[in-house]
Amino acid sequence: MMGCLRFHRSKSVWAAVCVLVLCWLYIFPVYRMPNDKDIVEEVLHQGQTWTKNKTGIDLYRVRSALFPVLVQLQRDFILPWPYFVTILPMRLCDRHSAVEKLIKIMLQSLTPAAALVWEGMVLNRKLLTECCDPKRTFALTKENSQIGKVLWYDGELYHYHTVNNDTYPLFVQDIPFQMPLKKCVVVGNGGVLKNSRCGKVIDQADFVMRCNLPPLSKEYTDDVGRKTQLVTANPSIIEKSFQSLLWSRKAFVESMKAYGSSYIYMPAFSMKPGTDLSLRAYHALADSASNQTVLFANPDFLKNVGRFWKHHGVHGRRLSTGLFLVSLALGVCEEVTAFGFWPFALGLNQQPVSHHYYDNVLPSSRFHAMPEEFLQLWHLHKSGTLRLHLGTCA
Ligand SMILES: CC(=O)N[C@H]1[C@H]([C@H](O)[C@H](O)CO)O[C@](OP(=O)(O)OC[C@H]2O[C@@H](n3ccc(N)nc3=O)[C@H](O)[C@@H]2O)(C(=O)O)C[C@@H]1O
Repeated sequence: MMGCLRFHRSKSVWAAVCVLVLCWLYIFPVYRMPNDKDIVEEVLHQGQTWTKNKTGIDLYRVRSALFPVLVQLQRDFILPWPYFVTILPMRLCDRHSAVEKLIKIMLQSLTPAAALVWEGMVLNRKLLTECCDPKRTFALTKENSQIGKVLWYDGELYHYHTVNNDTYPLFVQDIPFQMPLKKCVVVGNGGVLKNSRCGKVIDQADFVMRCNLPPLSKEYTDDVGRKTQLVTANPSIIEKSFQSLLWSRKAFVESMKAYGSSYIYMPAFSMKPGTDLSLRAYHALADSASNQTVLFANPDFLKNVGRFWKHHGVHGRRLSTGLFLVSLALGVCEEVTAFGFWPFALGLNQQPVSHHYYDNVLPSSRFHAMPEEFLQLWHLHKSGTLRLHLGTCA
């Protein structure tokens, strides 16, 4: 009799555990990265339609706007639910993400569109509040990095640089943009831009950001435009294309003329070998009386943006330059459109597409997780926070 009772009791315990596990998996499903074909199909299915979600964009800029909404949603949706659905999962894991996921599930059962907007809002709020404060911190300035400040390299474990009499004078006085910038475009280097004829549209933006000193010669401008207000320069480019500026600076200074009077954004304090290369690039431009301004990326900003996206499922060792720039743009611009982000071998017409619009040198998959990054950009596109332009501009 006792044995039978124990058997029944253990059976119901197991049943309860199973129900709990199923609930858990429903709320926190195991993540599976869709393959390239699924992504192409989803993009084709959604098409190029896009509805701007002003709230989503504003939330990057107006911190206070979201909190009343969040509090209201929590009050209306979370509190009336029983303890084991709301508080328990929160106790067991990160409280905020549990609340956010629950709200999303509830919204999803009401209207999928609302769930999407919610997801975008959550991403935005986190980017703004938990993370990075791009407006004040994206570049090293005399205001935010005084002599003696220790800069920990964001791409190294134990290296740091203490701002000193040699480096401090190279920093701009303060963040030089007139913020908020109005319409911004971030141009990735993806092969989707080839034959896109998007140059005109890109050049109509108020502020254009580009990655890694990309070629802007005549053969490409119809597709990618010419206008550049900010361009990043990986120190590796100085090393590989300009022999570390050890012999001649002329070719470098000449090639930089393609970017007009733009800001040159360099991650000088990300990897140790990049520091000297970046400082050399700075001096080469300064000595040639160039009208360009070198901005050194703030390693704390890069680290925080990297952490933020890691929490959202981007697992590469390092974010790609493009995602750093998009994160920056969302913090400093009223409207953001991204071109040239398509890290897949097949285009939207299901035909092979080269990796870059100018060559087919593939990225190092040891460092970056570009397809995962693309999914995040796609989420932001779907939630109306930024516009991801993938097709042609005919
Ligand atoms: C071989 C290699 O190291 N390639 C790296 C190159 C290389 O260092 C520079 O081009 C300089 O030569 O730089 C990277 O990237 P890259 O310069 O190729 O591209 C800039 C940004 O565009 C987006 N992109 C690019 C190609 C593509 N098919 N789809 C895309 O979405 C990405 O967001 C990307 O960041 C980099 O810095 O991120 C990352 C690449 O891994």
